Amino acid sequence: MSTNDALLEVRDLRAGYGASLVLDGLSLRMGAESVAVVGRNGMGKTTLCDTLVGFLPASGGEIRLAGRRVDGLAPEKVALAGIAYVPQGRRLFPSLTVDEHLAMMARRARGRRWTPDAVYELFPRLAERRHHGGADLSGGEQQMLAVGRALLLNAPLVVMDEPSEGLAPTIVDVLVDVVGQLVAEGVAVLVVEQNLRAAVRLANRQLVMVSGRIEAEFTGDELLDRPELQRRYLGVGSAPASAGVAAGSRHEEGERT
Ligand SMILES: Nc1ncnc2c1ncn2[C@@H]1O[C@H](COP(=O)(O)OP(=O)(O)OP(=O)(O)O)[C@@H](O)[C@H]1O
Repeated sequence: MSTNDALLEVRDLRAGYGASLVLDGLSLRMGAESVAVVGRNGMGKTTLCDTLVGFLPASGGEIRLAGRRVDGLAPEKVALAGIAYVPQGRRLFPSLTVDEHLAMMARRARGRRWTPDAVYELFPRLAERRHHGGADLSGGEQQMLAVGRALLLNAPLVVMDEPSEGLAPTIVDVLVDVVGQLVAEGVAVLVVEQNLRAAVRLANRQLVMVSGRIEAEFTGDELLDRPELQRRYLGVGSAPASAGVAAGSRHEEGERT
């Protein structure tokens, strides 16, 4: 891909917390495709997501979306510039209903493709729960709402932080379908995943993060077929990836659909 056709281009990005630098010269580029960022716990994946969307200021380097600098913008401006975010832990409002969550985002949105009705069509289960509060939703329903809310921005890029976390396999299937549909419609999806099996289903390009940088890139098949890569880059032990092993330790908190 040439510089000109990169939708997202991140160059030499630095960011961290106080004196502690977590992203340390991170670079990546992607077009209208799905790309996964995988890596052990604590390598900086969430920090990357938070920096891309403006929650955390970059202390160096640059982030360009379709050629336009977006680093240094407030999160609201980054969203309007075209980066939607599905944060880890979903960050929903316990007292707002599903309808209210979607209406709140729809007011800010500009595009036409994704409306609350289109989100309900995509996730019929959410339509059934539309008058329920965020706190009453199961983990899977919360994740659908977090994804639906992000889609309402009609942004060219959606960043998802650990979207499969805590989801039952059937809900992960739905997520895989949704990401496939988005890419088919020309939307780029950057997904951070702790779970290798989910990551390879969500994206073919697998970027491996080590100590705040993208250190290597593999295809999903390469990672699945080579246990030594899993051990080296993901800290995966003896269990085969096909058994649904998480590329880290914190994952297995049970299914919450
Ligand atoms: N709010 C914070 N303040 C200080 N340090 C933080 C903060 N959030 C994360 N860190 C540190 O930054 C480093 C990277 O964390 P980050 O959450 O980005 O990693 P990660 O790859 O997403 O890992 P995990 O999957 O465990 O969340 C870790 O050393 C972490 O302890």
